[in-house]
Amino acid sequence: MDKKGQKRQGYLSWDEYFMGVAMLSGMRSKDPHSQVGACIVSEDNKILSMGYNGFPKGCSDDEFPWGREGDPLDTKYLYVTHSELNAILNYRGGSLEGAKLYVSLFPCNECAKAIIQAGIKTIVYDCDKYADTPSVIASKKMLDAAGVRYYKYNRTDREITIKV
Ligand SMILES: O=c1ccn([C@H]2C[C@H](O)[C@@H](COP(=O)(O)O)O2)c(=O)[nH]1
Ligand SMILES: [Zn+2]
Repeated sequence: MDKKGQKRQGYLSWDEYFMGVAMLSGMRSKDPHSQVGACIVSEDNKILSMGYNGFPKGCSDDEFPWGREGDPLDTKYLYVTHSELNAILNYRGGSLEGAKLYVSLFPCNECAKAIIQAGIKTIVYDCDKYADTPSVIASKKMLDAAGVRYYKYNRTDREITIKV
């Protein structure tokens, strides 16, 4: 059949688009072990905000520690702002009530609290590598109690290459 006058095939689905944006955002992270990206989307599929894991403003990426082990004060964990929280805090438009969150790593318990309190109602996540940790178990308990829906992103085989 003649395809003239018909729409292009093979375009990105909404989930591919928003998870792709979340992953692109994660590529800004300086964390050498886990780069996490988040993208918040309105109920009518408009991008509202983005974030990635990194140190707060004024806390130099070259001076604060990126290590994972040893004295807690010498690891990243006490200092890094998580991608989801950054995306929530980056939003300048008012309410996030009813919004969706696309995130490359399942949110921890602290992010779950912020997500619930911000009114986000749906989470689409990619990796859940810390599923067995108390943090993620607690996160799921709170999300379930608060009626926040979450589902795993269905990876497609699509490779997105962008030359910049
Ligand atoms: O909800 C979350 C949980 C973690 N992160 C960030 C925080 C850290 O920068 C990394 C995790 O580091 P590991 O070396 O894998 O322990 O991920 C986040 O952004 N959101
Ligand atoms: Zn978190």
